Amino acid sequence: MSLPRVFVANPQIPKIAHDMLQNVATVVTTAGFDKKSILEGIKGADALLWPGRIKLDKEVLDAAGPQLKVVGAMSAGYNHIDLSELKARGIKLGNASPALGNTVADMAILLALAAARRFTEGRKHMEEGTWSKQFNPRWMMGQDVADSTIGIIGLGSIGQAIAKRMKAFDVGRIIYVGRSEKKEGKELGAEYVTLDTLIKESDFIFVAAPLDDNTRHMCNASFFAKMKKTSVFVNVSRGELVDQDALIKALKTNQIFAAGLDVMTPEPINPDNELLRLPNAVLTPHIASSTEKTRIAMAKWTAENIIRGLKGEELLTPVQL
Ligand SMILES: O=C(O)[C@H](O)CO
Repeated sequence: MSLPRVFVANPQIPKIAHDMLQNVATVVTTAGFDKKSILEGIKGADALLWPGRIKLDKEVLDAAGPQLKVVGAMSAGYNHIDLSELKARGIKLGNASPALGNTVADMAILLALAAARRFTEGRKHMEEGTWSKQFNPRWMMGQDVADSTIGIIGLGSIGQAIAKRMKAFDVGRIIYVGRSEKKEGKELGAEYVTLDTLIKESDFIFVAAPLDDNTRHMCNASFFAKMKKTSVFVNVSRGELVDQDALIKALKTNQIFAAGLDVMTPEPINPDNELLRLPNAVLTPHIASSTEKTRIAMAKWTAENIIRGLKGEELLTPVQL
């Protein structure tokens, strides 16, 4: 019997995934990042190793063929994948969020602290020579984390890792929203609240929920209007959860204190985008999971999902379709 075929949709996936998959399958890696290479290479695949950000839609699934059984998304998010098409075709999907939770949470904390302590603005003062010689105790005052209320939108692997880290900062309270109350929330001492309560009572809001039709633009003008003027907004999920024009307005008018964003719209952001000029925004180019260790862990996790899927076993982290 011939081995199943696994198609890897990015030539830069860590070798470990290749090594693991080669024990059970013939592994074919795309010749290039472009759609043409993918559509050509994917034919006859039983499984796909699918990294973030490349669209997996009907056209791609049709090119693969009806034998396709499982998709291993090498990412936490899966908004680039057409879930209803997978469901209709009986294809399983697994993601890799536990493999990157800690690393993304580290970035979320970095963004929260940097935004709270005015990193962008401070750097600008140094570059422009506007750092005054005279000591003014009120200059560049930021926001404290100790005793603050931390609001987390989405208490999955990333949200939980954020809560764990925040506890070490002696915060006052951790509250969260999500599809339902979670036992992990109780274990972390976090309180399940309504979205309205979270928006109004949090000093720091972390967005760590998946992007779907329910969460798209959930952080909009009315969301920012309800936040405290002293609050910091952090997004490490997807830019589309935020109405970015409304966020820019809230930052410009000091309706909220600051924002720390690893994700935005579009990506890559246009260098002329106003977001890049705001003194109270700290931005990173969607690199929250980008460390060597984590990329390797993500590749291993994804390969394991695929191996299980090919054997007809339950995936490590199945995505409900
Ligand atoms: O979905 C993912 O893997 C995230 O974008 C990592 O930051």
